[in-house]
Amino acid sequence: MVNRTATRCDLMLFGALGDLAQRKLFPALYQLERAGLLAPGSRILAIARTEAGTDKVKEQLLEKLRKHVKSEEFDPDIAQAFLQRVEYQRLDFNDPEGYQALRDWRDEPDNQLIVYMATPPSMYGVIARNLEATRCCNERTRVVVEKPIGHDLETSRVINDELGQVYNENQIFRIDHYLGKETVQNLIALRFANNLFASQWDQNHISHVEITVAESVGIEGRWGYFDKAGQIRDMIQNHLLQLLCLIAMDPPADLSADSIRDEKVKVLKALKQITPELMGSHVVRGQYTAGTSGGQPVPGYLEEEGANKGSETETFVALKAEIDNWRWSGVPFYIRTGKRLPEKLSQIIIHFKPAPHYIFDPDQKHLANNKLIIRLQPDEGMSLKILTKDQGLDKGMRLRQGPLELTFSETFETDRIPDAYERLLWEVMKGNQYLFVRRDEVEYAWRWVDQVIANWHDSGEPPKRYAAGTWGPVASIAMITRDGRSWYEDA
Ligand SMILES: NC(=O)C1=CN([C@@H]2O[C@H](COP(=O)(O)OP(=O)(O)OC[C@H]3O[C@@H](n4cnc5c(N)ncnc54)[C@H](OP(=O)(O)O)[C@@H]3O)[C@@H](O)[C@H]2O)C=CC1
Ligand SMILES: O=C1O[C@H](COP(=O)(O)O)[C@@H](O)[C@H](O)[C@H]1O
Repeated sequence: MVNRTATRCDLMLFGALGDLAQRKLFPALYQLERAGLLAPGSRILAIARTEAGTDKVKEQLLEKLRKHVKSEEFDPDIAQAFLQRVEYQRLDFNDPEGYQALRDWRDEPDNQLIVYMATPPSMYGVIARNLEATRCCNERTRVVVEKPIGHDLETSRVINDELGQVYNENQIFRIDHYLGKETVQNLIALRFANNLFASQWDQNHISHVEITVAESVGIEGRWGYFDKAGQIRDMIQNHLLQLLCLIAMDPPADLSADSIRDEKVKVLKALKQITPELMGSHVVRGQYTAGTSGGQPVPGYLEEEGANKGSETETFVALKAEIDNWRWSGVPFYIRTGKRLPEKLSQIIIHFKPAPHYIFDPDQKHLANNKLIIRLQPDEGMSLKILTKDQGLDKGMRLRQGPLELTFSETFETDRIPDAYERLLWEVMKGNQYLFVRRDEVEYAWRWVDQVIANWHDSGEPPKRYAAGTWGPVASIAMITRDGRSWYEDA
């Protein structure tokens, strides 16, 4: 049952001066304030290691809000009202003594407590244990943790065990911010509210699926983190596999968190192993070299600030994933994601099979399959490419492919689409877990990704180079072309 109201809460934000908190979390909380969704009396304790007073931190927060909130959405009065809720506490997360100050801050211990760990994952266990030892949390506490949960299956289990020693699974909200994106949630509505699609969603009607998550940015000064992760851990293990699950899962019995998560887990379990023999045909990894972005020259990955010149970390991955189950047997899911690609673009293309018997001009046969294009960002919406007769007396029965178009901002006159973190924070406040990832999902995703990484290491093959501003190594085009297909390009 969906709970539509949030009660007054105390939010402890660990890592409050870090990049995620300043760039995403505080702006999202500001937007909740602006929308009137922060219950009266809700308070925020910003916690970090820097020595500073609350006033100084608030000044810094105000400056960051001005920077990261669109100017037309920034209202100084709302910002002030929001900052009234904030206090700052200096703390070294490893110092058990320091947690007494957090306990003291909890003047109404019956208020809902939300603990947001915007910290390196290695801190999750320490923070959880110290909060428990100081009796800051109880069985009603909700704890929010960021991806990546671990570096592989083994380390993710350690982190999950540490959290599990203090919290029950129904208290843990594992963030995958893609699940908070408007169009990602729309995948559930699209698939299960429209019988038109629900009845066509299988290997009888779909030939293949493409998922592209392209970024134009590089690693944005995050070498220390990114070089250890690479694109497969940073994006495929979480965001891309979540998208694949939402496209491929069977209908859940209802909208409850566990019904949805049970179905996603079944997909992850059914992912076919990419064995060493399949690596050549199913996986391409790349690393960008110097090139251009938005018309400006940009350095290659190995020239980024702090770079280790010998790094073989991948910044691009293309994969052909297959799902060994009744619904998807024989339907490849081509997935690609990379940094420094020509544009920021996330989209899913469902390629439907052609009609069983073709009666039109043989030269146009290549046109004869419907496509559903789901645009996650930018320009959120959907487009269904359908075939019609070309207009005009001289055209006979020549075919033309045209779109049935649904652009959310235009069709529904939506004035703004909330950022993923706004929605996710709001769902945490209401206690809804359906947009968060359950432990077994994280672990099955790691299990699949780990074997691909192990095969890379065994092969000793370096990533293929691609110039910044291009669509990745040519091998990723060859991967799909070998199957007689191509990556979708809007004509
Ligand atoms: N930034 C992003 O866009 C995204 C981040 N994430 C995840 O979010 C989490 C936070 O990332 P991000 O904000 O980028 O990281 P940052 O390093 O910018 O922030 C982490 C914060 O934690 C603080 N911290 C670390 N150790 C301690 C300690 N022992 N005691 C007190 N403070 C400590 C750091 O303080 P100090 O500065 O003093 O070291 C820093 O303020 C990570 O798990 C990351 O993987 C996930 C998706 C996107
Ligand atoms: O989690 C991450 O996501 C961002 C991309 O997110 P988006 O919402 O801008 O599409 C990515 O840049 C970052 O490396 C990764 O950690």
